Amino acid sequence: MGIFKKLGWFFQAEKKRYLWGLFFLLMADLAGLVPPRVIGILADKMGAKQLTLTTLFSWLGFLLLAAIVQYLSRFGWRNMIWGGAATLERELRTQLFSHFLKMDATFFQRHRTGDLMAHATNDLNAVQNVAGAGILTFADSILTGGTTIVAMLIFVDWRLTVVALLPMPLLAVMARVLGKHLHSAFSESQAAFSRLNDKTQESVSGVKVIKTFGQENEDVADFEQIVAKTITINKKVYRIDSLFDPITTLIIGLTYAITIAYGGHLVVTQAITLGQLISFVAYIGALVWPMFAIGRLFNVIERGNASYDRVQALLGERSETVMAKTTTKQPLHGDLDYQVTAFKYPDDQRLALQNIHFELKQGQTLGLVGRVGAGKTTIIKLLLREFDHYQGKITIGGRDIRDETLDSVLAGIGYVPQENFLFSTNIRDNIRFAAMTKSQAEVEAAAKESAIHDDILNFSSQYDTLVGEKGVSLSGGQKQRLSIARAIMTLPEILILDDALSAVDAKTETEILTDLKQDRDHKTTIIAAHRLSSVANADEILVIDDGQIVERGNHQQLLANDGWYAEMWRKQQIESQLGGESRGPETN
Ligand SMILES: Nc1ncnc2c1ncn2[C@@H]1O[C@H](COP(=O)(O)OP(=O)(O)OP(=O)(O)O)[C@@H](O)[C@H]1O
Repeated sequence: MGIFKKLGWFFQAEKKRYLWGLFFLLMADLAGLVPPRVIGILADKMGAKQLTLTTLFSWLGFLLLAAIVQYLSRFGWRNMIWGGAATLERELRTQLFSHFLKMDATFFQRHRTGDLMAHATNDLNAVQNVAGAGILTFADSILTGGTTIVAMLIFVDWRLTVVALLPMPLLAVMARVLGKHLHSAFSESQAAFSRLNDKTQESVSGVKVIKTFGQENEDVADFEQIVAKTITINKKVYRIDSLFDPITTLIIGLTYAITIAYGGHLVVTQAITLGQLISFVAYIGALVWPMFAIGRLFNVIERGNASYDRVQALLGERSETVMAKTTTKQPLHGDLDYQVTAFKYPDDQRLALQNIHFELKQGQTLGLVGRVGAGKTTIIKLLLREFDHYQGKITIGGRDIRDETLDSVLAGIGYVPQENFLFSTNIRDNIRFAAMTKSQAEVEAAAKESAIHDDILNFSSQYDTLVGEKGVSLSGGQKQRLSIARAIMTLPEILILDDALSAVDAKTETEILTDLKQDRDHKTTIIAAHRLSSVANADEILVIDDGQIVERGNHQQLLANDGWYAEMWRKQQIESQLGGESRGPETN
């Protein structure tokens, strides 16, 4: 029952709705007491041969009235209580979704997509059920049970009522014992569902790789293993759950046996009439539903309780992004001063970055090069505030980015990541994703600058062509150029291209970089790349190795230095002359 307390904030906020719901429920239950009583009265009148046509029809009229009240009340409580459940669902979904969007990279590193999806679907459904079916079953079993017992006491006989209800406490004992087991079984079951979701999501996303490497059978075997584990855990839930009904049936059987034995004795001794006994048996019949409902109730409640705890644990996680000292959302602009002495990824002992110090005047371009896994993207991640727990300081225009709101830092940055993501919508909206009010002309200008405009015109629906999961598949190079168009659409103070030109040919790369240089005259650009021609015109180039700067200078200085950069440049020049430039040489 703890879940009702945990959801107290919600029931408090929706008090009016639930009070109306309970009122209608009470009306429906009171109307439900009429038929057994009427049947008893009619039976007695029949026995005494006093039943006239007029009395019969007036009682039937009374039954009809009770049926109408019941019909209208049911309509009322359904609207109120199910409506409440829908409101809770909306509330929790919004909370969870906003929470996901606020969280930092560490959170998403800890929780996999499938697990988060399970929280947002299965767990929320279970909690929502508490506010609908749970409340209904709880209130209805108490109201139906309570009013029926009161009717037994008033219309029949208190001694028979007390004796017949003697087995009832067994129900409470059973509910308590089984409820405890159910809670832990449900927690396990929901966690198993999360793992299953994870596996499904990963396999579906990676289906091309699985097939290419002929790993279908292995993946199916892996999947079956997880399914088998999930089923074993769910069977445990069903086993505990299925104990409720037989025990309830036993208790009901006992109640009937006591009623017939003791009630029969009371009829024989003329303490009650036969009609009253018939009414009493009908009332016991009315108690059957609330008794079974208690079993169902525990299922709903314990499932909801376990899920609510899981959702709350997720909502309780705080982003490690440092709280801003300001509330402004204005984009930061000005010179970039990057002074990071040390950074480690969460749960990793190795230093991912060490002594990365550079200054970039507004309007300058920085190149980041180095072998794979050197730390280029990590340098960018700190600037994007994916992680705040580094030693050192990064300032833009003299303002420490950790003192500013995340919005104001990110509003000034246009980022093209290594892995491009397209949303399931048309090309136009994908380009103006961060600036939906931009006109077609502005979208086209950005597309031209990133050399994707001509490709788009070749698609059947041009800018209306659907992309993403449900649309056409774009080539790697097209995706990259579309992502660049998206990033420059907001006219960012700092544009970051993280290996964003690797899939375009050298000629297109030169076109894009020349256009960007012209258009972004007073704006800063950071280019991380494997192909050194991407950074050759940068004001400063940092060669990164093992999280440290191992060479620095402009292109000419680095060539003169005759280190890794110069060697790689010569190698790439030879490769491009041999015709391999279209794929872009690797620097590993
Ligand atoms: N989230 C993470 N948790 C732990 N280690 C990470 C994480 N992301 C990256 N690393 C590690 O940090 C190091 C630097 O990675 P990073 O992605 O910055 O390299 P990079 O130079 O951008 O490589 P590439 O050129 O292949 O993109 C690598 O050893 C990588 O394994």
